[in-house]
Amino acid sequence: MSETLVSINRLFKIFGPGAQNALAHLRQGADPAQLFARHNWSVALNDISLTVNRGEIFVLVGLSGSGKSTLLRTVNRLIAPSDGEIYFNGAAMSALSDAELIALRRHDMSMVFQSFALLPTRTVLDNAAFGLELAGVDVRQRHRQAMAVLEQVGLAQVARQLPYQLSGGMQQRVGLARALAVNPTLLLMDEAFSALDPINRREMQDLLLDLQAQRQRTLIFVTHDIEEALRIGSRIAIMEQGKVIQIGTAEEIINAPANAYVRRFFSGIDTSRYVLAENFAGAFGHPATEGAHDHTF
Ligand SMILES: Nc1ncnc2c1ncn2[C@@H]1O[C@H](COP(=O)(O)OP(=O)(O)OP(=O)(O)O)[C@@H](O)[C@H]1O
Repeated sequence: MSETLVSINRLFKIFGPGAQNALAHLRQGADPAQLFARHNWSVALNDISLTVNRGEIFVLVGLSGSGKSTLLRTVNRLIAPSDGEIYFNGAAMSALSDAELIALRRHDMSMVFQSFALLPTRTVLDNAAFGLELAGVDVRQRHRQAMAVLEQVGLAQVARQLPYQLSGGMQQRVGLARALAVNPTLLLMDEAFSALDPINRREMQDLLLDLQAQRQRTLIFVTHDIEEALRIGSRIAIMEQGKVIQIGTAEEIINAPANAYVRRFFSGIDTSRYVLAENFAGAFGHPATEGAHDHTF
């Protein structure tokens, strides 16, 4: 039986003035497009409930504007929801004080961004150690921990270099190392590999799966690339216009897409390898991806 780490319960997020009024309209069945046209209310999350289990890579996938990033950012409360609740380790996020939230983000929930967000004047080692520095870990200890993680991601050789001396793929490894160094309970990754070229992107996906095979972490991973989702996701949630349309393993979604929107994601890609790979490798194994191409929509 899987153990729940994150539980999202009837979550709404509406951007724009007077979100509470928008909620009342939504509950009476108003069309979000009309609410935007009439009141400039943007319904980013529209009644979302789901759970993320310990040890899984939970992927959020959907078209641009479907609400993926907003949902990810409500998990660590960089964005406060308009309504609903998120439970982390059984505790309601809305009940945390600002200080508790900051501590939680530093110790329990790390985030990796598309833009790498490295500090340009600090070495790779100090960048990897930055989360530990914020968490108050002393310099020798944080360098020891950061070095161990740099070894895991294959960057020990460049620990004394500055970020600009590295390729984009290597810079994103530093971003990942920084997130992993604090040994978080939950890793939030927002289009983390989307700025990389296809080869580096594939390498980062492989690295993530290798790290996961060594030690299962819990990840929520946002992407708009369905092949990336199929390749790395233990389970995938497909989002459309602020709603979760379907949740399942790659195989479940491929075998029984919930609607035409979901089916559209698979047009032009060879889904058979993901179904077969799932049978061979199990939830955390490497899918066979020989000849797979990037399919971004
Ligand atoms: N700060 C904001 N103010 C107003 N509207 C916003 C804000 N942030 C997001 N939105 C709107 O909320 C909706 C969901 O946006 P979100 O960025 O979560 O989608 P996404 O699926 O992550 O898209 P992308 O792949 O383009 O990043 C969009 O309609 C967007 O315009």
